[in-house]
Amino acid sequence: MPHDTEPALAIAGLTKRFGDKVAVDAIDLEVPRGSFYGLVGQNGAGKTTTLSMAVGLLRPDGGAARIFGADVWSEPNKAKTLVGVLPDGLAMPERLTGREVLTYLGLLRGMAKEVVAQRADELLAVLELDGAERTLVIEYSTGMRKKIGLATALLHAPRLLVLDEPFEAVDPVSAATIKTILRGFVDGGGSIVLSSHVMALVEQLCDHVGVVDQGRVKAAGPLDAVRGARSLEETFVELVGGDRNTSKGELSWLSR
Ligand SMILES: Nc1ncnc2c1ncn2[C@@H]1O[C@H](COP(=O)(O)OP(=O)(O)OP(=O)(O)O)[C@@H](O)[C@H]1O
Repeated sequence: MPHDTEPALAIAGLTKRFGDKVAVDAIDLEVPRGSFYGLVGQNGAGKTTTLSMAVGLLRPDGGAARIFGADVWSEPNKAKTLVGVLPDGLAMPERLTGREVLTYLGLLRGMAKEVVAQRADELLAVLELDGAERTLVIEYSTGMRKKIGLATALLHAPRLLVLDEPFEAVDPVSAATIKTILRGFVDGGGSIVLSSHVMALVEQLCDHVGVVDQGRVKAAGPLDAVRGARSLEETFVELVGGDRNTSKGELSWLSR
């Protein structure tokens, strides 16, 4: 069992370059166990790259990531048992139905057939994917793909969920269901880190936040400590440089 005092996720000095571009620049982050952690940043800030390296989907150029103390590269089996991942642009077996995807991944993870069947039933019902039992993943809408991706992340009852934009393209009713599932997961002792562009959502759900800008951490910690007396949106815009916003003189040709 992982050591009781280790954080759910500890990232130290993670770095990734794509050609000349430093996408993630020696990032340190700690997701305390039991926390609901929101990672925010502009398009291209480095959130997906960081999370992909943190769960062992992308090999870093430097640094390390530990899940409840298990190093994702030197102890991948241990780390991967403890984490459920919803990656960005999830690659799925497209010619399977949602149930077949869950069955396939459950059995691949060594879960008992009956347990997979029962959990798949519940997940498909709760996420309202049971109506799409006969639909192949290739025919799924973007929101449905997010939901089946979330189901695959939850299936083995991990202790940490790492979710890249879990609410993107999801309708409000499904979003409310997902929020309830995620809150229940944290209330039951689980830990979550999710990325999002929606500050209101992060404020509503998360108790910790990390602000990433141009591959670096600008601020991180408990939500109230990061935002102070302001809204997270105000804090975010100030931290990542309001001066990069469109100035009045630009796009003047749009005015009549
Ligand atoms: N496979 C890749 N090859 C080249 N550059 C990449 C690759 N993946 C990411 N990048 C670059 O790395 C930087 C960080 O990208 P990343 O996808 O991590 O940002 P993000 O914060 O998740 O953005 P978004 O909010 O738009 O999803 C960007 O400049 C991006 O163009």
